[in-house]
Amino acid sequence: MSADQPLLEVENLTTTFSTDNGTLTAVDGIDFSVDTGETVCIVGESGSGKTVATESITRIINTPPGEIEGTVRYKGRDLLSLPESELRQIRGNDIAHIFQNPQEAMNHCYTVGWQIVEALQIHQDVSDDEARARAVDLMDRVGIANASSRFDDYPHEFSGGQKQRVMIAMALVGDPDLLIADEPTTALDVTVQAQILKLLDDLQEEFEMGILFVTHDLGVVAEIADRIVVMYAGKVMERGGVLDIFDHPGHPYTQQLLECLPEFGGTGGGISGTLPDPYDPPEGCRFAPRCEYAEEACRTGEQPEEVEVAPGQRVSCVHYGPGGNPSIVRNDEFGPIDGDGTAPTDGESEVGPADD
Ligand SMILES: Nc1ncnc2c1ncn2[C@@H]1O[C@H](COP(=O)(O)OP(=O)(O)OP(=O)(O)O)[C@@H](O)[C@H]1O
Ligand code: NI
Repeated sequence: MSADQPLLEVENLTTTFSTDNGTLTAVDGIDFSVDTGETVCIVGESGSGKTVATESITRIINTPPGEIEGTVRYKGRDLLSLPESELRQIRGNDIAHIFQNPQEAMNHCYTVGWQIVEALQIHQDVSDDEARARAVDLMDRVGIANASSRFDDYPHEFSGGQKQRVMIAMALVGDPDLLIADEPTTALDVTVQAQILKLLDDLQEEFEMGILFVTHDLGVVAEIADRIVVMYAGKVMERGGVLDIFDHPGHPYTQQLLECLPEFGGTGGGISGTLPDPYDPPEGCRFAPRCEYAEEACRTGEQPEEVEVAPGQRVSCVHYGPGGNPSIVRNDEFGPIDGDGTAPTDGESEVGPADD
């Protein structure tokens, strides 16, 4: 892997499902990347395609009914063209997943310790004694107190937060370089959630992992993200560094998500309206039917090309594109783009003042 190559590079990823009602497009031609040691958060409302996008990376979704197209390069290797046997080597060893509900992912009939041992022995040829010692060590590292005496306890003897810690221990058995975490703290209460996020942060440094984190909770994003990818109805609406997105969100969808947060005077509830029908998405910008700034140009053609509005921050919105006027969608609640009230221009696109 060369120094400037991302750890994970996803290009034009499209995932569809054949169902009795026709073909549903869950993820529609999206790009994103994760660098070594960084945390990228995919955010968006329920049904946006976050889970399908991340589960397409290691093809853990069933195909059929799913069909995955595009390119997924991990350390330069195209995962989507690998045979299942090679992909199995990568899952768990190089790329590990953790999920929202540790309850479902565990086997209730076996002790927690042996489940970690089993995960270890799937990937590595180690003796029972050695595997047991390493499992205890991993339990210790993920913050299970008295790990060696908890080894023989069953899942029901662990709290929700402890179960998620065990799942994280199981994810670490293969010393992964990329951890994909899908709403890992959503089922936990706020205090435990904060502890698990702190744990992931510590482990990221210790294991030098890239983390791809899926959440609908922008509060969580603020805690852990380096970069954010905002998804809506299978498309990327906006992306950028966490500080930029929180300070000066460009897309009306991102702005509305942020305005729901208590820090911005919101109630913590969702934004009004519902996602479009994934069997028959609208033309133009996917968000246009719910967007107060939508004009005719927003309702025709494809999802707008992403426009860079600040270094590393790109927005897919007609108002930032050629001939558009970003001041229409700028919002006094947030800071001006680029600090001086203007979006950078590249000489070709006619991006006007970003804020006034
Ligand atoms: N196996 C499947 N068969 C058919 N449709 C599916 C399947 N899995 C997901 N979908 C559909 O794909 C779309 C995206 O779902 P996905 O689970 O990725 O959303 P999400 O952003 O992760 O939402 P949430 O926040 O609720 O987890 C939804 O319309 C969903 O119903
Ligand atoms: Ni999901």
